[in-house]
Amino acid sequence: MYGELFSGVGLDPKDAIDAVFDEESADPVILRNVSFYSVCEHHLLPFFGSASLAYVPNGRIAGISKLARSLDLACRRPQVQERLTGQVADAILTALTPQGVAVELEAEHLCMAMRGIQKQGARVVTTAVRGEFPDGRWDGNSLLALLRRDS
Ligand SMILES: Nc1nc2c(ncn2[C@@H]2O[C@H](COP(=O)(O)OP(=O)(O)OP(=O)(O)O)[C@@H](O)[C@H]2O)c(=O)[nH]1
Repeated sequence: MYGELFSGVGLDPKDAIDAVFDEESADPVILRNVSFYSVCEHHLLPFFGSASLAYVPNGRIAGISKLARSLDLACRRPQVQERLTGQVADAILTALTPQGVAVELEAEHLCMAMRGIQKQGARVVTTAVRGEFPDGRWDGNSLLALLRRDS
């Protein structure tokens, strides 16, 4: 079982983005409400929730499932939520060289719920924004706002 939970150790989340298509669109692509499960490296207890990802293409788009595959690969390591968020953003940035990318994760950590401080239902929200947004139509804040619009 631990082999499965930690199967992302030694792998690169960008390599999961292995379907990339040339496409001239420069309009944002958003993938919302992607469930994820990872394991906190301090207590080896799960944290889990949903992820939303958005990027502004720069000549290339990803096969949409590959973004979720990249997230899953990064989840399958001992993690902290902040690092996980940044690793997914970096993977998209490296694989697609988009104009920019934003990632937001919202999760409950069992190390805070079932032991220790015992705060059930507390949600941790982390964001990561990468890229230069060269055409000026979007920036990190506007991409994050778009990402959150329906949530
Ligand atoms: N960007 C984008 N990707 C799409 C769309 N429709 C399908 N895809 C993606 O196209 C990709 C095709 O990749 P393949 O590896 O050939 O397909 P697959 O083996 O079914 O991939 P998985 O779904 O990851 O199992 C997948 O990532 C699909 O999710 C779309 O409208 N836009």
